[in-house]
Amino acid sequence: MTPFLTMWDAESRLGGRLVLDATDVLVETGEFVAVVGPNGAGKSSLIRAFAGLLPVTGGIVRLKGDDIRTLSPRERAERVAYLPQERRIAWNLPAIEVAALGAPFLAVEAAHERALKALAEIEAAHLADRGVAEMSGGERARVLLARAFATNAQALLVDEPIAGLDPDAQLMVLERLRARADAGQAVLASLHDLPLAARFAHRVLVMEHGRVAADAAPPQALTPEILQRVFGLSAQWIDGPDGPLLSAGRRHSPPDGSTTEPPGA
Ligand SMILES: Nc1ncnc2c1ncn2[C@@H]1O[C@H](COP(=O)(O)OP(=O)(O)OP(=O)(O)O)[C@@H](O)[C@H]1O
Repeated sequence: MTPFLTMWDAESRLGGRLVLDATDVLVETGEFVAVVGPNGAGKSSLIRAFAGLLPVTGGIVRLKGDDIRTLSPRERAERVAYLPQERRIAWNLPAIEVAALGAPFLAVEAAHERALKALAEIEAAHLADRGVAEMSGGERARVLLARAFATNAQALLVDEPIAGLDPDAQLMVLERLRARADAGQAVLASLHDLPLAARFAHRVLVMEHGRVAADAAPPQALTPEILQRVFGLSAQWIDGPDGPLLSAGRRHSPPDGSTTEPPGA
């Protein structure tokens, strides 16, 4: 495995606020890394920085060893595919046309072939000819994931890839992402579901206020101490038949340190 996505001491601000703060991240080829953290922790910012959509004002972001600022849009597109958190599609195109947008450098026929293969990979081939404006939110989410898969880029940057999907589709998508990593891609995915992150990712990166609070294999990253400090959860892991299960309750005090008494206390 070789480092593919690297970020050293990165700093970035949005609206005057530090959204990346001395952030170090490394994702190797063949790795599925899950980014977790509370709302606003900086997960999307991290992913957008690797997609070249959020400039860093300090530190450096590299794709396959090259400073992202030195790469042309085409070179970036060959190295990373990006699934945005926003699932809006402006035009009512058939799904196959939307998925084919992931392969803009191919001739139409080859792009359609790639798009169909990507749709089939996430069990959405039956949607190929349907207009995306006439789809459910979860169906549209699958089409956008197929667009990212159709790129054949060396790394996948996917922001909440299972948001809005039914439970079976969530497992299927995570299986596919893991399979792509095992086949040699570098996969960086933001997830809110901690048990699924622990089950499918090789490594979990916990973000808190733009900083990396933990970066390790799932059991070492998602410790009861981290779950309490970062997420405000009183939690422990239990061995389940299909992987780790999280038994969690609210701590009755938000993670910012202020205290809230439980009702009736
Ligand atoms: N366009 C923007 N302008 C100003 N601040 C922004 C903008 N987008 C995001 N932020 C702020 O940047 C911080 C990080 O946001 P980011 O979207 O990276 O968090 P996140 O961890 O992905 O959150 P979520 O789980 O809610 O998607 C938050 O404090 C957010 O309010």
